[in-house]
Amino acid sequence: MSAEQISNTFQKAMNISGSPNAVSTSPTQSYLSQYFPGGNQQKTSKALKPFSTGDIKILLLENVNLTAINIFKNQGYQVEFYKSSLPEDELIEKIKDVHAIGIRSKTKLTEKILQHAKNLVVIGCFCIGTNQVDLEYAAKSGISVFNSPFSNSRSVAELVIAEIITLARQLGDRSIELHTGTWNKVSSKCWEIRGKTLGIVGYGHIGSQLSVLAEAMGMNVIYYDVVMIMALGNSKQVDTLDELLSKSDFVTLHVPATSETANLLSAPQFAAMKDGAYVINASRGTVVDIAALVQAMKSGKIAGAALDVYPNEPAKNGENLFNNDLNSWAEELTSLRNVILTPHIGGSTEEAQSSIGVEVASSLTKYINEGSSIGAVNFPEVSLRDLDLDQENSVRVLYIHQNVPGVLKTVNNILSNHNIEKQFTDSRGDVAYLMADISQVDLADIKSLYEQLEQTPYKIATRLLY
Ligand SMILES: NC(=O)c1ccc[n+]([C@@H]2O[C@H](COP(=O)([O-])OP(=O)(O)OC[C@H]3O[C@@H](n4cnc5c(N)ncnc54)[C@H](O)[C@@H]3O)[C@@H](O)[C@H]2O)c1
Ligand SMILES: O=C(O)[C@H](O)COP(=O)(O)O
Repeated sequence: MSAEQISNTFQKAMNISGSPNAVSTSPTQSYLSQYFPGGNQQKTSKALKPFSTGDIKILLLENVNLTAINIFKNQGYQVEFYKSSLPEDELIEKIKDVHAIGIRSKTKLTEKILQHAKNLVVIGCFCIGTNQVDLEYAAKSGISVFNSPFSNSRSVAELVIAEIITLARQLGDRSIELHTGTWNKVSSKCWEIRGKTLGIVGYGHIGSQLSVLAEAMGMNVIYYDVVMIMALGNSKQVDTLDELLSKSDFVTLHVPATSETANLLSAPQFAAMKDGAYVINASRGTVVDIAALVQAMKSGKIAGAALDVYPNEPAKNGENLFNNDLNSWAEELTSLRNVILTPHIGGSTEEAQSSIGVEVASSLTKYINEGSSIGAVNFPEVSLRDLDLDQENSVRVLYIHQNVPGVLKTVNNILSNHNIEKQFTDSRGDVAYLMADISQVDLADIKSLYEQLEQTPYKIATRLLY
């Protein structure tokens, strides 16, 4: 449903009933409203209240792009916006009330925090990574999570290209020296990148795009990935990480943060690399053992490194990365030469942020207004054509439940009092999601329909759109 359709339908509802929230309008007039008591099944018996888009509350943190704010405001949602992430206690207070939250990579949405999210139905990660969210707990609580899988990939790939040349030519050091007036014209250990080998660990959206750019500059590209992936250009997949490490002049990491990738590069891996190789990490701070990297650089084994991500990153601009006992390597790292440190800016370009804003805000809007979970990262992907608002007394049933036998029989028994126009259901792990458009529903019966569905065993959350 478009925003225009929604606002038109609300307008119609307002004209009829004087309130867009009123349920007891003429049964012959269909309008869009929602029974939407809160998405989290752990919380019981909240007061039922149908509401309009104007009742939807969205909390946006971490300077989510204006494009997203505009999309939400055009829907009539209430938007609360913060430039940074919030301290845990403040986040817990704020999340209690909202239906949707938009974050980037800093905000940790743990089980502890999500337990307080009484009304939350959807989380938008306005970035690629979703490791900051407890995806499983969210799904089991009926909260779907969306991200932007590739809108900033090009920005990261371009940053890495810049870093390869910067490291090869020691540009960071020359610039720092001349900022203090020191003229230091050297060619020793400064290289062209033409003909050098770039080893890409993780050949996904970013790794594969980087591969094309690097080849265009005359580099040989090899890559290692846990799955077999088609090589672009003349690049070649290698069988093991060790093979990649032993052959690469530059090693760059583009894997997600998982238990398998924690400290993927540590002392043994640095030892396996070529003498004088370079390391680049713009993936996640957990992937490189920075203390071991410092030692490998001090010994001369590694000639330079570029880090964009760290194990413990500050919550907002102006804070000191090194004011953290966990970053004990900080002093030694910053005293080394040919080290580029950037504050997690891989995806921070105007182009990427604007397109992420549109993409994620659109996914959230579609989920809130229509129930479509296409593109969700933790949830069964379910969608139907638009609910036919011209068909009298149509209701879209959105029913999230535990994935156990017998649920559909119970639910369809309840729906069978009406005409089921369309139905689609899918499951993912322990969670299943049913979407059904039913007609011939007397609007006076909607509350009872909602309550019957809510009382079914194995229910996680119910919403009715009408
Ligand atoms: N610095 C930034 O600002 C920035 C911006 C965007 C993305 N990222 C991060 O970059 C990483 C990669 O992003 P992407 O979009 O290319 O992801 P992607 O999912 O498209 O690709 C990741 C690849 O890594 C592979 N992989 C997973 N585990 C592996 C392992 N143990 N060894 C080797 N390969 C493995 C996967 O098979 C996949 O091909 C993510 O962690 C993301 O969060 C950082
Ligand atoms: O996961 C991502 O897309 C990157 O790490 C960028 O995160 P950010 O939006 O917090 O800069």
